[in-house]
Amino acid sequence: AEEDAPRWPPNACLSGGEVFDFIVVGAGSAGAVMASRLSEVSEWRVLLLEAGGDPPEASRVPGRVGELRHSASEWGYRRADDGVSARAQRRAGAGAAAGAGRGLGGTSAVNHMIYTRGHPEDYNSWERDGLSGWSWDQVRPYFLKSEHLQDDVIMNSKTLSPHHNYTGPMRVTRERTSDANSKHKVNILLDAMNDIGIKRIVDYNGPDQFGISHAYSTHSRPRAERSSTAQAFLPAARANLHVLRHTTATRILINIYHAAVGVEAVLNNRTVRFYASVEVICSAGVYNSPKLLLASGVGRESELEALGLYPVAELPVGHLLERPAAPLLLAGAPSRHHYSTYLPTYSPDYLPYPETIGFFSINDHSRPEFEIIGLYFNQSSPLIIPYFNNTLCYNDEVVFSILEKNYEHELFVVNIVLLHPKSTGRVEITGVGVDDAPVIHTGLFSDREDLVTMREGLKHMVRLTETEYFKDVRSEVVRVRLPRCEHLEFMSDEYWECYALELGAATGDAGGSCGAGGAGGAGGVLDAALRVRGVRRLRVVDASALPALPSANLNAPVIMMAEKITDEIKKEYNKI
Ligand SMILES: Cc1cc2nc3c(=O)[nH]c(=O)nc-3n(C[C@H](O)[C@H](O)[C@H](O)COP(=O)(O)OP(=O)(O)OC[C@H]3O[C@@H](n4cnc5c(N)ncnc54)[C@H](O)[C@@H]3O)c2cc1C
Repeated sequence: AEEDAPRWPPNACLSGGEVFDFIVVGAGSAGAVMASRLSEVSEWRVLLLEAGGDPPEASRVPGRVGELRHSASEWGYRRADDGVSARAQRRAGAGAAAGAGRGLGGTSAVNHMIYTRGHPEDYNSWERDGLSGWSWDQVRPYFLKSEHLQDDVIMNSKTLSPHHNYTGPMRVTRERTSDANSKHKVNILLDAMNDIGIKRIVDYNGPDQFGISHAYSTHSRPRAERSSTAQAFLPAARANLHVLRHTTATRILINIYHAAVGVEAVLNNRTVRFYASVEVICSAGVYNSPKLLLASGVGRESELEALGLYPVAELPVGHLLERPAAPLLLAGAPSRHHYSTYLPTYSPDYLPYPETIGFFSINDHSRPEFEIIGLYFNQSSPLIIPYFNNTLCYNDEVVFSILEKNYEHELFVVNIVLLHPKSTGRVEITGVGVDDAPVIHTGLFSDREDLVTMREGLKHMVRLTETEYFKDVRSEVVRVRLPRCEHLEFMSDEYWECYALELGAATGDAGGSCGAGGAGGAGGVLDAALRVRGVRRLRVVDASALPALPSANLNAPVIMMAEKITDEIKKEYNKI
């Protein structure tokens, strides 16, 4: 019966011209939360516009990122080829895929489901840089508000329990593989990390983020079903919440008094208009929110002029914060069992999934410099292609060399993420039509300091080979086939820099393209309440609004922002 119950809200029946109190554009991590929380006020009529449809069935199952990435639930954007980074990701000259979910739940319906909040210092620095109201103490309740942690160990721990909530709408759990060998090897990896100074902890979302533990993810248990924001926040029906799918907003309507009054959108190949009497909220994501603002005359004047658009507010829209990640591969024990290992346990539905997450620093200890995402692959694992080819999109040479090694050895994969790169990128718009894709310049490694930091992070991880288990099995760093690095001495500084440029790719945790004021160099497009400067009744609430990247994957921080802003709107109108 549960399977038959309506999973998603019905589609609104609208033809254009209707008036609402709020219009939210985009039903992703932020938009679904905004629409859901605003429509808790029964007298507010809320319209949620979404370019895509319902999330596909595959999105319910953890670990299927590789296949979702190439489906209709993705915008299919590509990053501009910068000739510098992600060189081993390119295929036939095309830039690397830039992930962006399309449909209810947005990117939360297609992402890796890692649940991280970041470090208090991230948010305290926003506050210090002029974003009043965003200190850790002020944002923490909003992380908790959305969380529904399903984990007895944490719940029963006096010290850890207060850092979590057990009644919010979004299921969160600590991932643990059910496969006995993988379980054992994940424990070995956690202990080895401890031995190289990255302490083994239980809860990086608890009192101290530094250290490594089992990964937290946004899915339920015991049945592992993804908790996207669509699944968690969008009620199957609510009379005052109108959800319109397959409707792409093309412009925010801004009147001569610089107030947002509605949205123009394409519905069934027809241009229609909807009106908002209170506010328009733009939650179209890191690549589409800047496009919508520019299409509405908000942006740099030179860019607007080039597009033939009338300028409404001159603001630095399009600044992009992205971060690189590069995997280090360690070959572990050659197994005597070989394929027979899979006979009792192999399940075709079990897919590669981050088992461990950690945070560490080499230089700056005020907050983490690196995130570690650890995975384990059995020998001759059927998951190598789904992970390295479909998900990380590496070229055939890279994938074949990994397959070759994995044919005889188990593999430990440690993705090293540079959390706070100095390099910045840009989102550019070449046209404002529905099919005009934004041009995404990641800017990865354009500041040399990032390359040096990444190199040092990789070298730090190599120390794992000196720990007990890895020494016992004579573990070695896998020499992935990278023709451009082959002339360099293996594991020299030059080699690691070359390696980082080849394999270091943007993680998808992109933000800042309509950044809130003052902080982190992201821009000042928005004020501390995420209102667009110079335009009334218009906010941007999504990853693009981030003033700087926190030490976290962005889903939970973006949801936190939406929780906080809806609370503030309700307070402003005396609804709580
Ligand atoms: C491949 C990948 C893996 C990731 N893994 C993780 C992870 O494991 N953990 C984590 O915390 N973070 C992860 N992230 C990052 C995180 O998921 C995103 O930062 C976050 O979901 C962004 O939320 P958002 O609200 O800004 O945008 P989105 O969730 O992308 O929502 C934007 C929505 O707006 C819609 N839209 C866009 N334009 C229009 C328009 N013109 N009209 C109508 N609708 C429109 C889109 O279809 C979409 O539904 C990952 C990102 C990627 C790309």
